Amino acid sequence: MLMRMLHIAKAGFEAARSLSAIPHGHSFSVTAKADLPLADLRARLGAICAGLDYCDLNTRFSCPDDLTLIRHLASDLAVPAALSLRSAPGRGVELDAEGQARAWLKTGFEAAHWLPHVPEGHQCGRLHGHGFGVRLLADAGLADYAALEKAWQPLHALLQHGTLNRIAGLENPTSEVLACWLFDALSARLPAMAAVEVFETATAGSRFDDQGLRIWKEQRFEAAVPFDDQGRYTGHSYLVRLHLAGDIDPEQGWVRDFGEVKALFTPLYARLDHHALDQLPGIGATDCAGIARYLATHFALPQLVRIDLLENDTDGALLWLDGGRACTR
Ligand SMILES: Nc1nc2c(c(=O)[nH]1)N=C([C@H](O)[C@H](O)COP(=O)(O)OP(=O)(O)OP(=O)(O)O)CN2
Repeated sequence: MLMRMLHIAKAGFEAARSLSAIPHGHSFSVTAKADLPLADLRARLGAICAGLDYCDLNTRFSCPDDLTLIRHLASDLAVPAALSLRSAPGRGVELDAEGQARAWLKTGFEAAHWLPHVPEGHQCGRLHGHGFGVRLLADAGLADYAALEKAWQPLHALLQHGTLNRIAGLENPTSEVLACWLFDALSARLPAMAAVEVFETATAGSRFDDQGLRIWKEQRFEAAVPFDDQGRYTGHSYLVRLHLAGDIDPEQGWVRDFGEVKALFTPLYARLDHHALDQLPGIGATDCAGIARYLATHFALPQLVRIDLLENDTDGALLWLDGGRACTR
């Protein structure tokens, strides 16, 4: 099986800047995905962010906007990487390894729905609701946060506190249908739209972009791993995120049921949760990359394209199973 592994790590810095008249401060946070060992990536990213910590960004850059900052961070990292910079709650920019930048806005709405085509007895066939999270991404050269916000407002007004099934085009409001529908509706207002992500629950969602549809389902497990060569152990609350890509099944309106993905993963989950991972038969390394590889060799689904294995909320390994397609997103 072709695989491509990247590590992901996060760091931050506190800094002041003035983009208009009023100087103000930010808690910036930066995520990097790169083909570096996790400890190296953490150390490099931490050092680069430390260089900007408690600094007046206007003394360092003539225009310290988010795009300038993320390009500076990418150049200082000095290895091909995909970066995401969050400059304020709910907004930031991403830069992929090819240098393409996207502005993003994280927003959401609260609404009711049911899924009319699920099998008899399925929990999602009942009227229920969610606080849906939505992340909108647009070409940063053509659109900024204000343009994203302006395009989003009429849709928010339509969706907020509504029953999605009553809206034309959302008669079967799965995450996947919603992501595609939002992408179409937003693109009509903002041609620079690049992607829409829908966070239906805290553990599941979908993304639509120029590569098509991808869904994810997450689970956490608690496990011990060797810490040093003295025989000591440590432990982590791991997060495993399974990504599936494919077309919408015309009958159900989804790529694959989140619940089914979780159920299929359950036997492997049972081997991980509340265990010492070095005792798993056949496991090699017990760092995040080693655990991700173990999962890939013990869990097969035709639509599975990526496995994220994080040892905390931010740091870990991302394993692509299709030889690197979509390797930076
Ligand atoms: N591919 C899809 N599968 C499912 C969708 C969907 O939109 N696309 N929607 C649902 C339900 O609406 C449900 O509310 C969310 O599903 P699920 O992740 O199974 O929800 P749980 O809260 O039970 O998940 P936990 O694992 O307990 O977090 C179903 N499937």
